[in-house]
This record gives sequence, C-alpha cells and structure tokens, in this order.
Amino acid sequence: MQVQKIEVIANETGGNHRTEKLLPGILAQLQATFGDYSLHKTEYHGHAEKLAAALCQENSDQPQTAWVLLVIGGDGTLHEVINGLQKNGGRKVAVGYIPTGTGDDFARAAGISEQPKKAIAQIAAASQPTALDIGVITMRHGEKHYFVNNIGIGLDALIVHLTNHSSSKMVLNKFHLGNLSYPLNAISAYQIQEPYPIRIKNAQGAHYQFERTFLMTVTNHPYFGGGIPIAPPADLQDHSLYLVLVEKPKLRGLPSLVYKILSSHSMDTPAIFHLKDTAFSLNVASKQHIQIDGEEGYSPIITRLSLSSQPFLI
Ligand SMILES: Nc1ncnc2c1ncn2[C@@H]1O[C@H](COP(=O)(O)OP(=O)(O)OP(=O)(O)O)[C@@H](O)[C@H]1O
Repeated sequence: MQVQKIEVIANETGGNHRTEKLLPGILAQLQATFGDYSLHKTEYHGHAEKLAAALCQENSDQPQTAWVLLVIGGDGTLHEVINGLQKNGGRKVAVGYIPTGTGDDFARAAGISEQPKKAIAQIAAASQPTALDIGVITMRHGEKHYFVNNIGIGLDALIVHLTNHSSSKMVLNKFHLGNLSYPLNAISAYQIQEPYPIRIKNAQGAHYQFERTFLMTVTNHPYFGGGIPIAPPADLQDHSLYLVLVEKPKLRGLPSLVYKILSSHSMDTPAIFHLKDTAFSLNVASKQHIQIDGEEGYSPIITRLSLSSQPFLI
C-alpha cells in the first residue's frame, strides 16, 4: 500500500521487555521498507491511548486515510491504541500491528506473524486495509470502551486481578516464566470465585438467565489467555461476538472441562454455553471482577456489548 505518513507507537516493556531488545532491528526494517516515520515511545501504563488520541488531533486537518499508525507491543498496547483511535475520530485510520507481547492473542487470530520481520513484510504487502471487528462496551451512563480480544466477568477477571497483584508474577517474570502465574492463580481463583446470577439479552431480544455463573467471557475471536481456543469458530471478520458461559462445575468435573477447552472442543460440551450475536446486554446485580483485554475493573449493573471496526494492514 502507498503510505503518505507513518506514525509509530512502541511499548518497550511489552513481552516482559522483549520489545526493547527487538526495537532497534524493527525500526531499521521500518526505515528500509517505508522510509521516514515518527516514533512515539510509551512511558507509562495508559500512555498509548493518549498518544493515539493526540495523533488523531494532530492529523485532524487531513483525511484519516492519509496516515497510518504502526503499533509495536502486546495485546495491552494494541488495546490502548484502539481505544485512543475509536474514541477520538480515528476509526478509519489503518493500523499495522507488529506483535512483541507475551500473549499476542489478537495477532494469532488476525494471522499476523509473531516474527517482527514477517509482520513488517505483511504490512508492506497489504494492498489495502481490511476492516476487523472491534468489541464495544457501553456503560450505564453511555461511556464507551473498546476491546480487541475479550471482556470477562467472574473467574477469568479474578485470575487477572490475582495475577496483577501477586508477588509471584514478578519472581516468575525474572525467569521469563511470567505465563505460569496465570495457571497458578487459576487454582486460587477457582476456590475464591462464588457463582453469581446473570441475565443476558441478545440482539433479537431473547432472554437467558443463569443462576450459578462461574465464567462469562464475550470474545471477538477464538483465543484467550495466550492461545487457549475458547471460541474456535469466532472470526475477526464475521461481525459477531461470541459469548461463552460456564456454570460452577463440581471439582471432579473440572479436569474434563479444562481438557475440552484446551483441546478446541469447548463447543461440544453441554457444560459450556455458547451464544453468537452482533450485540448482547448483560445484567449482573452483584459486584464482580471484570476484565477488558486484561485490564481489571468491577462490573457495572448493565452493560451493552456491540461491535465497531478498525482497518488493519494484514
Ligand atoms: N513505559 C512503560 N512502563 C510501564 N508500563 C508500560 C509502559 N508502556 C506501556 N506500559 C504498559 O505495559 C502493559 C503491558 O504491555 P503489553 O500488553 O503491550 O505487553 P504484554 O503484557 O507483554 O503482552 P500481552 O498483552 O500480549 O500479553 C500495558 O498495560 C501498558 O499500559
């Protein structure tokens, strides 16, 4: 694709600081492939969203198709950049993604190589941008947030919470075993997470009610937590969200449930409830942990989930 102006946002801490080591090589290849670009390095958590918002502002005097935004980092960095674009009139800006994170679930789903050289070659070879689905969460007072991967209420959100606040993560990170902290905290989360009631309404107005929800995730594509195929048929271009819900299993039923999910057979078990639609409304009356692309918070009473899109160079 013929590109007029290139902005780059890079998070050197992505992939447990792997990005810092990869960055000089990536930048040299960008220069050789595309010529000049402007580099913006993130300095703190949340900075990528602000940088993307500022770039929308700076480039507001020209069409959104006149510039492209290249993102270097993991899913968390991409989540922030997409929020910065979607919230600030940058919905038509083409994004090129060079994944250098730990989980890289979005890249896996979009078919973007996790090898930077190949990812840059893919961007260069894209004849035109492809619109990919982006999840939208509308809070009770109309405030919107965007997700590239998934939003979860219950067990997965509790695992994110425990992992973010555990000292074991820092120790494991030192030995490049940061991914192990999730399974370790999953065991504690299973013991702590109490079942909760949820009411769900789909886009056609059909209601579903579950009294003993344990895990509820709405995902934009198949992968979860660094490659777990929680919704195998999900696709970034099918304009659908996939809701996956599990009620609290008895301890003895847990191994087969985990096996089914890990082996891409989550659709075949009646213990796992699936819904596919363009939008959902969720009503959770109790206070529960919530995660949005791995960012933690608490669930609002009513949340509407729907779709937007962002062009990607893939
Ligand atoms: N300079 C910085 N210092 C500390 N944290 C930062 C900085 N820049 C960005 N961050 C934060 O780092 C977090 C992790 O980044 P990112 O998600 O890109 O990598 P990752 O966690 O290794 O990858 P993945 O999400 O794919 O597992 C993000 O939440 C981001 O806000």
